[in-house]
Amino acid sequence: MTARHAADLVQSGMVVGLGTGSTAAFLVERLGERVAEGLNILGIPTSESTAALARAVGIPITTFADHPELDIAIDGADEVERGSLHIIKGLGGALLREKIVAHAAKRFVVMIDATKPVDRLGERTPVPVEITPFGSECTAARLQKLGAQIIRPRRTLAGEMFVTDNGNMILDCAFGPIADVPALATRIDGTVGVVEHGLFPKMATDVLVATEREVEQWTP
Ligand SMILES: O=C[C@H](O)[C@H](O)[C@H](O)COP(=O)(O)O
Repeated sequence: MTARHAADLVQSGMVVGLGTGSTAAFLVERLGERVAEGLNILGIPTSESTAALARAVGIPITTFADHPELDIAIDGADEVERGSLHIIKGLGGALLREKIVAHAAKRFVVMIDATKPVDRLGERTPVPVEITPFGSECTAARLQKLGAQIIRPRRTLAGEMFVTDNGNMILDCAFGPIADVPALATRIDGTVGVVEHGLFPKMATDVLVATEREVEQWTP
């Protein structure tokens, strides 16, 4: 439902950031239908899986070299804090490219269902942190000093180490409810060995929330 609503925000001529995850997949499929009906857009995917889906449904792909600024980026999320609209993303492992795409977009639209809003960010979801495999044990120790109570290296369903599209690994860091999201984001940013993390403070311009009967639109 949110995907259809979000797809309606896209107009011909736009360069569109295409998110990753199950919700974003619905969006990409809907945009593919609209492209088949004549919508003229270019997409920048946030993962290899989204790139493959975009190609399969006929959305033309572009690059930052040709289009460094996007008109809109649309993506899912793992948690959204009511009021502040701070977000956790990255349980699908695509947070680095998602953040780069979101930062490059004039408008960043996030689609969630009613299970994702929380009163305090971090109350249910760990913060995924993408780190270099080299020195991962040292990086994990530094993150623990920042207050992460539990740190789990992300694994695949087959039990192997999860490798991101960028060749890195993910540490899922449970901080519990986070009192000051921008401050924690800054401290993780300053941690040697960290490539990027899943805290997206004050980045969404619109959050579309699917409730039982309608789609609510939250703005900062
Ligand atoms: O890395 C994955 C992304 O941040 C997803 O947008 C996020 O995990 C939400 O995914 P889903 O729509 O499948 O719940």
